[in-house]
Amino acid sequence: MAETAKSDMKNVGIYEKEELPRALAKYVADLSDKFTKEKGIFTVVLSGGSMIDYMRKLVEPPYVDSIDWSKWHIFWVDERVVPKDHEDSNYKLAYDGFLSKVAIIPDNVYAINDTLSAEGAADDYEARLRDLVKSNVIAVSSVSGFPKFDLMLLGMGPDGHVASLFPGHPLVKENKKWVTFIKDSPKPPPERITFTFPVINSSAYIAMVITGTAEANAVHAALEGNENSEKLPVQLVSPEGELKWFLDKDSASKL
Ligand SMILES: O=C(O)[C@H](O)[C@@H](O)[C@H](O)[C@H](O)COP(=O)(O)O
Repeated sequence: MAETAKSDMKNVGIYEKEELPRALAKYVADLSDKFTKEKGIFTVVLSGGSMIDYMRKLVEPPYVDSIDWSKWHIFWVDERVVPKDHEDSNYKLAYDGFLSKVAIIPDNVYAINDTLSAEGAADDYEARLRDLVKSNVIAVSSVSGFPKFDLMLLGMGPDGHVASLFPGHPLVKENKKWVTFIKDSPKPPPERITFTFPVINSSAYIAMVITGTAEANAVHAALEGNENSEKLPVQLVSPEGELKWFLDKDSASKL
């Protein structure tokens, strides 16, 4: 455990409240440049929760003008099964706080089909990902065979959940599907679709953005281990590529 903890700590940034959005914006903008130059496409996966607010510096100068937004393709690691104009919609959250303020091409924004059931929406989202793999918009991991997104922006709840993968829930172990659904989410609303761990862990880059005292125990478990109990979902985040932590002083207070 000690070794894991040490190697993880190299990629842990602990920031003052105002510094975190600045550091995150620079990180995302640098990756946008890299992937735009390398392959002319940048696939970005968003979360719900407070993540969108932490992306606020990206919609301001210099980034709003320097990023080539036309190369961005936007996905959601999880989405609540509600209409797109509902207060609980992660799409609405991202649209209001981010997507409506930058020049991302509307066709490159992959929201869920909000006319379907949870199961139908998960199947439909997976089918669309498969089409985008065929058309070479989304890469595939040569290691896992699962889709390989360029950047995933993940949040974490106080219980250590990421995406809609909650502690002790069987979905944590799903290893075949790309996208699945949950009807009994402990965090409301109960019906959601979510990427599975094999997809999350095939990512080229993951930014884990975590703030607040309520998250401090789970952050401690993730970075310094809790060998006596079952692993929390956040402890299962282990991408092929790079994992970078963006913490505030509160969430890092038990490290
Ligand atoms: O739809 C959601 O609820 C999420 O995508 C979820 O995984 C979120 O990222 C965490 O619960 C952290 O939420 P906060 O950033 O608000 O703590």
